Amino acid sequence: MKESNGELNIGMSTEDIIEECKLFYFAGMETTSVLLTWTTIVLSMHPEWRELAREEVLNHFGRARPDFDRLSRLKIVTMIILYEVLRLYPPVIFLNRRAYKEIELGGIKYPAGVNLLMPLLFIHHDPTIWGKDASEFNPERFSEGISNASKYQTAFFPFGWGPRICIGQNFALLEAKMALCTILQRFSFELSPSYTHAPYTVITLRPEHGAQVKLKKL
Ligand code: HEM
Repeated sequence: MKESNGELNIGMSTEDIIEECKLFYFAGMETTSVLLTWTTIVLSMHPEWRELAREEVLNHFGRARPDFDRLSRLKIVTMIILYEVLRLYPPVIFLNRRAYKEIELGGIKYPAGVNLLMPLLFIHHDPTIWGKDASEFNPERFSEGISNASKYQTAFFPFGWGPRICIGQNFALLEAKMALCTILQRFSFELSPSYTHAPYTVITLRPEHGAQVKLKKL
C-alpha cells in the first residue's frame, strides 16, 4: 500500500513484486529439491516401495509424459510415499510465531513479544502420536488418508497450518510427483556405498554428506 497525492493506493509496487519473487524462489526451490532428494534416498533404502511406485507409474502412464489429471490419482506415489517422506524428513523442521499480545496456551500464559517455536520435526516423530514405529518408514500409515494416519489429525503439517500455510503446497506436490514419475519411468537407482545417513539442518533438513545415488538407465 502506498500513499500518493494524499490518496491511498492499494496495489503492489515494483519492490513488493521483486520481494515476492525472491520469497517464492527461496521458499519453493530448496524445499522441493530436498523433498525429492530424501525421496530418492528413502526409496533406495526400501526397494520394495520403489518397485511398487514404479509399477503404479508404468500402469498409469507407461513411458508417456505424465499428465495433470492422472498425476492426482496416483495413490502409492502421492499419499503413501511423498507423505511418509514429508513426515520423516520435513524440509522445514519448525515454525516460528511471535505473540503480538498476551496469550494463554495449555494453561500457560505467554507475554506479548514472546517467540514460540513449533517443533514440526519432533511432532512428526512422536511415538505417542504415530505409534511405536514412528521413526520407521511405513507408508502404509497413510493408506487411509492423512486424518487416519495418526492420533491427531493436525499432527502432520509439513506445509504449516492456518493462515500462513504454504501457498505453494499443491504446486510443490505436483512438481515432486512429476519429477519422481519421470525418474521412475527411466531409471533404476540405489544408494552408493559412500552414502552416510546424516540428516542435518541448514535452514532446510538435508543429508549432511550429500546423496550419492547410482542411477541405471532402464
Ligand atoms: C516440499 C515443498 C515445500 C515445503 C515443505 C514448504 C513448507 C512451507 C512451510 C512449513 C511454510 C509455512 C511457514 C510458517 O508458517 O511460518 C511455507 C510457507 C510458504 N511457502 Fe512453502 N513449502 C514448499 C514449497 C513451496 C513452493 C513450491 C512455493 C512457491 C512456489 C512455496 C512458497 C511459500 C510461501 C510464499 C510461503 C509463505 C506464505 C505466507 O506466509 O503467507 N513453498 N512453506
